[in-house]
Amino acid sequence: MSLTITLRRPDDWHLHLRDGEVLQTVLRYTTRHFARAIVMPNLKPPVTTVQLAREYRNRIVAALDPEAQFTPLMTAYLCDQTPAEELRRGFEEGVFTAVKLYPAGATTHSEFGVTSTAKVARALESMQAIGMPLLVHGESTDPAVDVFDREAVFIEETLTPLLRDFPELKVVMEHITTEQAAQFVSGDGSGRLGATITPQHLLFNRNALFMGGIRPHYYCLPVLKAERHRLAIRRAATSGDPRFFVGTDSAPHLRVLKEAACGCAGIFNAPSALQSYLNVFEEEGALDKFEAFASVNGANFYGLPLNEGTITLRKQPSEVPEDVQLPNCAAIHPFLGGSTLPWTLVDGPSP
Ligand SMILES: NC(=O)N[C@@H](CC(=O)O)C(=O)O
Ligand SMILES: [Zn+2]
Ligand SMILES: [Zn+2]
Repeated sequence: MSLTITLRRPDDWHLHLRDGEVLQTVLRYTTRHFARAIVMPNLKPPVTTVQLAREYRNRIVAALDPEAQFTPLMTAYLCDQTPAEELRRGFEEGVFTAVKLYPAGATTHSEFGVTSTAKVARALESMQAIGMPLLVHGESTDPAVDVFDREAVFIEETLTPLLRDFPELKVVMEHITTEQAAQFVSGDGSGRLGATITPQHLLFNRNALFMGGIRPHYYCLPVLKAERHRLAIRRAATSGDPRFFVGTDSAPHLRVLKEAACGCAGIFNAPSALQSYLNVFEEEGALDKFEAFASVNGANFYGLPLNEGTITLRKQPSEVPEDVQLPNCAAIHPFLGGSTLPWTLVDGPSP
């Protein structure tokens, strides 16, 4: 009898579902494993208002398979001009769970993002007062900063002053990738700072981008880092520290848009994310810490109840599809597509 592990249903605290046919195609890969997800607002145009978020949530719910048990948790895309009142109203009406801060130009569809913390100070004050979390893509946008240093520079130049100026604001550093970020979060004594970690940053270092040629399907932002950083975030994820939790950053882009002269940043990892995380915890001898990372820490950070159901995975190989097809014949290549994972989902809500 092979090893099995049963855990409380997990949540994904950082997810891109996109819209239209892509949404219809990718949603089931998340709902198969995860009970809830923090849905990122970087659509085109971005989800900046309560009305847009309500409509987007309705489209997600309409795209669910009838038997899926899944709750999308919506976020507001913060712009320099976003009225504090719009965020507060969305939070109080149960539409917005959190606010997403993209430094303008830092990543995919971030062009309407924030140009300086000062511009959004009133919004942040109001969020601090009502306990509404701020989720940050933490990378410097200074073009003079080396691409591998952008997270560390953001921590020094932007995040540290922001946390000082808003001492009660709940903040999640999304998709951390560096030793500096792991240390910054675990060294924080204020109890209002958390961090998500993706499967790709736990599994690969930056060499993966150049294995015998350029590998666009390993390209995401923040970009993969050197081995010492990968080891640091593996230690953080598997440490049992409640400030670290799952956030897959599953970010689908069409294959043709990634395999291009200027390929998009983002990795579609929803089909393999949970098994990938589990594999990391097994390799680190930390299976006993897995449920906290996947199913407890994030909910506690957000002040949400833990999920009731369970899922079971077995130590048994499973294939990741080479491609996921859209109705119009376009394809999305999933993370680890065409390879075999050591774990298989054996019991959970059907996809
Ligand atoms: N992670 C990525 O490389 N891309 C994300 C945006 C983001 O999370 O920064 C996307 O929307 O494609
Ligand atoms: Zn990001
Ligand atoms: Zn993301």
